[in-house]
Amino acid sequence: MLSTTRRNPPAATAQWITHRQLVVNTKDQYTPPQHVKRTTGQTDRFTVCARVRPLLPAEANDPDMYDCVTVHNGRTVAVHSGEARLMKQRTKHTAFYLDHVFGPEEGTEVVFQKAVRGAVASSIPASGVDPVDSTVFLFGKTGTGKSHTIAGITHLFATDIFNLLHKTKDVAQIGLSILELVAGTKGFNVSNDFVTDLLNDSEIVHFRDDEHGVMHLRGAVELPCPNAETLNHHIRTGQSLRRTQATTRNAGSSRSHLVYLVRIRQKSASSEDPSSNPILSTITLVDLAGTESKTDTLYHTDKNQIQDSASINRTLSTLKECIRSAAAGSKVIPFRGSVLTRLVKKSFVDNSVKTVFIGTLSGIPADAEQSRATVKYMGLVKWRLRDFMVEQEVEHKEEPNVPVRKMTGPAAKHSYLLLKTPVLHKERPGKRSTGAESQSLDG
Ligand SMILES: Nc1ncnc2c1ncn2[C@@H]1O[C@H](COP(=O)(O)OP(=O)(O)OP(=O)(O)O)[C@@H](O)[C@H]1O
Repeated sequence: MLSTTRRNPPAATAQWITHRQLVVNTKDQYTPPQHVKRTTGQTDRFTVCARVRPLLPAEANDPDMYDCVTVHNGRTVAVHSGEARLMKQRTKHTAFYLDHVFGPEEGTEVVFQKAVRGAVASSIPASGVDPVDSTVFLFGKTGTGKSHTIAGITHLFATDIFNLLHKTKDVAQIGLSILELVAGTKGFNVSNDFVTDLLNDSEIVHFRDDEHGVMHLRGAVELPCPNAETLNHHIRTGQSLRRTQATTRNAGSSRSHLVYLVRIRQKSASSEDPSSNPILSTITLVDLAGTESKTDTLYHTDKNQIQDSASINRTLSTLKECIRSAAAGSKVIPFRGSVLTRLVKKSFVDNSVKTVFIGTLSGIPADAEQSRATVKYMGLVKWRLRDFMVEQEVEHKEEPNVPVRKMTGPAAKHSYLLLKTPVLHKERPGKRSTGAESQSLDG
């Protein structure tokens, strides 16, 4: 019969280290590798950028908070995180090389000038050049600054488009529709979200593609915008009517995707209905609702909030699926999987459309994984993964000599801030170590 000796739990002194101490010390010394060769992505059809928001006052005042994102040379963004496995501590640094990266100190004017203006300008009729459609996506985790960025962009856009149109104002006119994509039920293979027109008493909009692939919106009005003030006014009205709700991450979290359709049409003095004049080009601005992690949705209390979150995440995963398929060069892009992807289908299937992806990131450590995911998915639309992402894991051998400290306040809620580094006594002769000791220290 096998005899089992009951082992006493090993005496141990636990030293504690926070991710803050682990990451802050190493991220400043980190320099992104320079060996990335851009063998793909020569196309100028897509522009991929990231904008990092500053820490908000409540975050900056938290003594355990730190910024885990760094920006290098305006083109590279790195996300840093730390982890401890048993006796080892590691830091992970993921660098992404993009078209533009905007740091926390850069204003929305810089984002507009460097990332958006070029695409918008290509939709303006100019002598000798046919205008093309353009689309701008704001993509990122909840609370990372999509609505903040689009509010600034639309404001600048409203003035700038009339400056750009200056020479052609006698031949072109502008019309605006603002569509909101609201959570519906989950269909069999297509989500049944519905589209409403915010500038038409939130009437339901039906849309159909004709045999030429042109999308027609039934139930949506297109408001004529003869000048910047009118365009700005309608945009602000739409933004004020959007569905928002307080969540644990954002007091004014958007619970829907918002699509601004700016149509540039041929001007005709004789036409009674200007919204039926031929379309020269369409500028689409898409402010996506934010992705939410499991932790974010944990605190949703009412049924609608849970349904909205499920729908938002479902739509975003279809969008990611479309990006993945386009990246793989697939002929079948599953844009029919969601209402949003049907609306923006042209960006994936028409090579002439100029598309800008702006990924918004926050530097808070709880968002590190989602920040990586945001940039990774956007980048895939243009480059192969190895051409724009480099990941480094650094193992720190020396034991940290930091005092034991107890976490309180909001930081304690997030396990990401707290690591234990157990230091075990040496094994005594005759006793067999199973490794269970080190795990028991986690309790
Ligand atoms: N670049 C920035 N500079 C200063 N404050 C910012 C910036 N970006 C975002 N913020 C602030 O961060 C908070 C959250 O931003 P915002 O509501 O735009 O996030 P979001 O990504 O649209 O979130 P959700 O997906 O939940 O709607 C707001 O208080 C906003 O003012």
